[in-house]
Amino acid sequence: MSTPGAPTPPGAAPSAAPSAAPVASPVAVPVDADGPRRGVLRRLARDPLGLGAAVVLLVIVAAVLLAPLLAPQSPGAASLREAFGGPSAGHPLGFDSAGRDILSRLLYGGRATLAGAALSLAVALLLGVPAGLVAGYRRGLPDAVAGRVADLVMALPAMVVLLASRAILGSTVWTLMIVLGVLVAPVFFRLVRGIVVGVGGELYVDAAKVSGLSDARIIARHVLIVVRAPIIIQTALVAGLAIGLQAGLEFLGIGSGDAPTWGAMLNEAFTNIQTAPMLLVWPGLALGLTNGALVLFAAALRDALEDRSASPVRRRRTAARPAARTGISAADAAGAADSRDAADGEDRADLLSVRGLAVAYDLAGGGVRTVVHHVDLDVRPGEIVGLVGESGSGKTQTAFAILGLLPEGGRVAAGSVIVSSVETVGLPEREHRALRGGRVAYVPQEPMSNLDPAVTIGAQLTEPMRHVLGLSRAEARAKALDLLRQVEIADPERVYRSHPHEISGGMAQRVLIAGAMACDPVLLIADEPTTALDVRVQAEVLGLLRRLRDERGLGVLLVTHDLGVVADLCDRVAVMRSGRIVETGDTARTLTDPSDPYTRTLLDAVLDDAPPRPPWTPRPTSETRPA
Ligand SMILES: Nc1ncnc2c1ncn2[C@@H]1O[C@H](COP(=O)(O)OP(=O)(O)OP(=O)(O)O)[C@@H](O)[C@H]1O
Repeated sequence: MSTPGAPTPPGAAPSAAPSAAPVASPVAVPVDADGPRRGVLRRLARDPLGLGAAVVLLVIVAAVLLAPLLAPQSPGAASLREAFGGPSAGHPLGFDSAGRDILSRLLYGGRATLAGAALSLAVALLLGVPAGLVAGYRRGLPDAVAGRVADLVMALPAMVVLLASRAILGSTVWTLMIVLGVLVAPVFFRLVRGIVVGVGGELYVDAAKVSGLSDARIIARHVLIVVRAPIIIQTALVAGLAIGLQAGLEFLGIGSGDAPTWGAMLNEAFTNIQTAPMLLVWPGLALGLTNGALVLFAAALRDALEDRSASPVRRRRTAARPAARTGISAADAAGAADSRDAADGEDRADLLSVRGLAVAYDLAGGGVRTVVHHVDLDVRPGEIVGLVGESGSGKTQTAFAILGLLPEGGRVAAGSVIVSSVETVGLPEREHRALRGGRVAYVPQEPMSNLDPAVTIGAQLTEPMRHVLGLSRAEARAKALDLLRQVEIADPERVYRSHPHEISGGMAQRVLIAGAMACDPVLLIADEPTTALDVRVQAEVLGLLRRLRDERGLGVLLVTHDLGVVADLCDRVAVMRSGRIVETGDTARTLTDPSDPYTRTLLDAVLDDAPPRPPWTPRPTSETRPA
C-alpha cells in the first residue's frame, strides 16, 4: 500500500527477507573478500594522477615532519655575511636576505603552514560535521537554528573578521587558524546537512528506527557512512584553501610573522623581488605543489569512491515504507504495561487490540483531514489477520498508527491501541520504540529499499541484536546465521557477507523477515510483504510467514490488497474502505458470504479465471539439500 507522503517509518534493521526469484537462481555475485576499503585503495592506486598526488603529499608531509633531521641548520640562524648567498653543497637552496638557510626555513615553515591548515580543518570539521548531522537528521528547530548561524557566518567578510580577530585575540598564527576554521565550518555544515536530509528519506534509515536503534547508532551506522566520502573530498579541498589562506595572511603580514611559514617566506621574498627573485620560487613551489597535489588527490579519491558507489544498488524511493522490527527488553515492555491500565472490561485481544482509532492530519492551510475513522481490530497469538481494501482506504495509516510511526503532521486523533498489553496511544517515543524493537516487528513491501546499500547484510542484521538485545559480536553473528537458515536462505554465510545489491529481491525479503524475527517478536505487522515479488517467490514468502506463525505462535497483521493472499494465509479478515472497517470476520465466511456490498465488489473484481497460486514447497537449505 503506498502512502503518498507517508511517514517513512523509522527503520528497523534489516529484517529477513525472502529469497527472490527463487526459481531462477539468485543473483550470485561474488563477494569481495577484501572489503570496500581495499577496493577504493586499489582503484586509487590504478589512477596515475591520484597515485602521483598521494606520493607528492606523502613526501611533503614526511619532509616537514623530519625537518629537524633534514634541515642543514636552525630556521632562525642568520649570518649577514651569507645574505642572498647562492646554493652550495651544504645549503642547496642558498640563503635569504638575512642570511638564513632557505631549505631549513622551507622545511620548518612547512610544519607551521601544514599544522595551521590542519588546525583550521579540525575546527571546521568539529563544528560543521556534527551540526550538519544533527540538523539534517533532526530537522525542525536544530536545523533552523544551525542554518541561520551558518548563513550568518558565511555572510561575514572573512578578511575583516580575521583582521579584527588579530586585533582582539592577538597575532599568533594558531588563533587566526582557529578563526579561519570557524569561518569555513559552514561549508561542511551545508554539505553534510544536505546529504543527511536526503539519506533521512531512505527506507533503510526508517527501518533502522523501527528496529529500535537510537538516533546516535543510526547516524553512526547508516548516515556517517554516506557522508564520509564527500567529507573526505571536501576536507582535501578545504585543506588546500586553508593552506593558501594561511600563506596569504602571512604574506599580507596579518599572521604572527615570527614563525618561518611559507607565507612569511613569500612576504620576505616579495620585498626583495628586485634583488633576489629566486627567493619567491621555493615557497611558491612548495605551496603550488601541496595545493595541486591535494586537489588532484581529492579528485582521484572522489572517482575511486564514486566508482564504488556505482554498484548496482537498487534504491527505490517510492512511497515511504517502514521496514523493520524493533526490539526492546521484555522488562521495559512490561514496565510500560504496568504503568497503564490496558483492559477496560471489554473483550479485547491482549496482543493487538485497536478500538475507535482515528488518524488525522493537520492541513497546511488550517483544518484537519481525518483519514482513518473509528477502526476496531484484534489480533490474537497465532492468528493471521488480513487488512484489505482498495488503494487509499487507510490500511497503511492504520498500520503506521499501530507502530507509532505516523508521518509528520499525522496523529492519532482518537481511540486506543493496545500492543502486547501496553496502551500505546500517548506512550512516550522512547517506550514506543522499545516496544517496537522487542515485541512488535515490521516487514515492509520494498525489501531492497529497506536495506542500507552500503552495509553488509550481516552487519545490518547484527547491529540491532547487539544494541537492542545486548548480544556480543559472536553471539549476534551466530543468531543472524541461524535466522538466515530459518528463513530458508540456501547459503547463509555468503548472504551474511553480501551487500544488498549482491542478493535477489526475494532473498532481501527473507533477510528482512529474518531481521524482524531477531528480537523474538510476538506481533508481526507485514505491509504488502509479497507485492514486489514474483508469483513463485510470493508463495514461498507466504509459506514462510505461515511457518513462522505456526512455530512461534506469532500474531500477524497482514496489510494487503490481494484477496488471493488473504484466502491463502489469513484466519480472519478486516475490510477497509475510505478509512473505515466495513466488515470483519472469519476469512472463509467473509470471502464466500460477505455481508457488506463493498466486500462483494472487491470479490467481483478478482478474475475468476486467474491461475491458482502454485503450492508452496520449502526451498532446500544448506542443511536439507542433498550432498
Ligand atoms: N502524509 C499524509 N498527509 C495527509 N494525508 C495522507 C498522508 N498519507 C496518507 N494520507 C491519506 O490517507 C489515506 C489513506 O492512505 P493509506 O496509505 O493508508 O492507504 P492504503 O490503503 O494503504 O493505500 P495503498 O494500498 O495504495 O497504499 C489516503 O487518502 C491518503 O491520501
